[in-house]
Formats: sequence, structure tokens, C-alpha cells
Amino acid sequence: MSEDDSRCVIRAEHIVRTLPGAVPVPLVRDVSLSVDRGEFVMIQGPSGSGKSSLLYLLGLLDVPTSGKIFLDGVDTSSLDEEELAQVRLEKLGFVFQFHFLLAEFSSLQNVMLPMERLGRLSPGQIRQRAEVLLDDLGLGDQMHKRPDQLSGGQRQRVAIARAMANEPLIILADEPTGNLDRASSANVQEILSKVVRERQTTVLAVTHDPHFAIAGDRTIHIVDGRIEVPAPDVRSSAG
Ligand SMILES: Nc1ncnc2c1ncn2[C@@H]1O[C@H](COP(=O)(O)OP(=O)(O)OP(=O)(O)O)[C@@H](O)[C@H]1O
Repeated sequence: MSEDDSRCVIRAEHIVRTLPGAVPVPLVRDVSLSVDRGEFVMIQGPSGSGKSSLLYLLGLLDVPTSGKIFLDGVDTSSLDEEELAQVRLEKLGFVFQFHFLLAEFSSLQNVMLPMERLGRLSPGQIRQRAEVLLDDLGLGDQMHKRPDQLSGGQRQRVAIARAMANEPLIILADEPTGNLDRASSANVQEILSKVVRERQTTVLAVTHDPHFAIAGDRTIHIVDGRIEVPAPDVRSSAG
């Protein structure tokens, strides 16, 4: 295995996702890509082009109709439902446009939940780690509040803390700033950039937000279910 291969955390080979039916609906058409550890990758493209569908496939929340997805070297097509759920819990963190925090739980309890499900830490360690994560994200004084007692930006930060709880290899974010004002959006961008830089977590984010998108190391453009390869720059090739 070369040095480059060892840094690869996601490899998709010719993935296709078609919704079956009398008239099959193609969502993703023959996408191949690879993403390395510690990369911040943006996924952009027109509305309805298949960005979320692709992210859900890469996050093992959906299964390709054909093609293969390797996650941290493991061929995920060989895993059953239970094994896929375990990989999601251990290796992936999710942040969505709508936070999907549990309404009746405090910030602290929401962040503790993935660690409790994984069951690798003692209750005391779980609580301590959740407190540190929330504190790091500037939510030290909001730990005992429920989601409806927080601002949109604060809720999104709790969702990021929850996504980071099990120290995932990869965070998948679908429009993480889609619902936020400019200041909260800049804050979320800063936090995710820091996670990439300091923990070498890989972040893949679908976004329409140009201010957020500039934080990426690179952008994958999706058009009509396919990766669009940018046209060569005629100015530079004209010499
Ligand atoms: N369950 C479904 N049933 C029918 N059509 C679907 C379903 N899921 C997605 N689609 C369609 O597939 C296409 C791709 O959807 P997807 O949500 O992946 O696009 P997107 O690029 O993320 O869009 P947006 O930027 O608007 O969120 C769209 O035309 C969408 O309407």
C-alpha cells in the first residue's frame, strides 16, 4: 500500500443510486472519488443535482444500486445492517441543516448519547468528555438547556459536538449553515476547519453557502448526479 493509499478514508467506485419504480429515478450516476484523512471537501452543485443523495451514500445511510464504497479500507458492500450501524456509530459523525437534536434532552445529554451507545467509556468519562466538547465549542453555560432554549447557532454547535463525540474519522455535513445567520455560519465554519486541522478529521460538506464553501481544501461539483470536471482554463493553456 502506498503512502497515498494509507491516507485514503473514503473511496467510491462507480457508485450509482437509482430509485426503483415504473419510471426509475436516477439520483447518483457513476460517481467515483476518493477523500483523504484530514481533508475538508465541499460538495456543491445545483438544487436537485444529487448532492445529498451522494452524501447519504458515503455516510452509509443509503445503499448504492451498484458500485462500491470503501470506508477506511473496508468494503462496505460486504456489511449487513447491524455492521453498517456500528461503522456509522464508530467512524462517522453527522451534521444536518436541521439539527435533529432530541427535544426533551439537554445539550449535555444529546452529546453523551452516541458515547453511551458505543459503550467504550464509563459514565463518568462520557459526561466529562461531553462537558469538554461543549465547553470547547463555547457552550459551557448552555449544557443543561434543551434545544428549544438555544439559538439556531448554538443548536448547530451542539449538533457538531454530538457529531464529534465518538472521535469520528469523518464528519458528513448536509447544509450545516443553511439555517444560520452570517455570524453563526462563520462560527460553524471556523469550528469545522479547526476539527480538520487539529484532529485530522475528514469533513465532507454539502453547501450552497459561498462564504462557507471557501473553507474547503477542494470542491466536488455535482451536476445531474455526476461529478462535473471543470473545463480546462483556456487562458493558462493558451500560453
Ligand atoms: N425519495 C425520493 N423520491 C423521489 N425523488 C427523490 C427522492 N430523493 C431524492 N429525489 C430526487 O432526486 C434528486 C436529487 O436529490 P438530492 O436531494 O440528492 O439533491 P440535492 O443536490 O441535494 O438538492 P438540494 O440542493 O436542493 O438539497 C432530486 O431531483 C430529488 O427531487
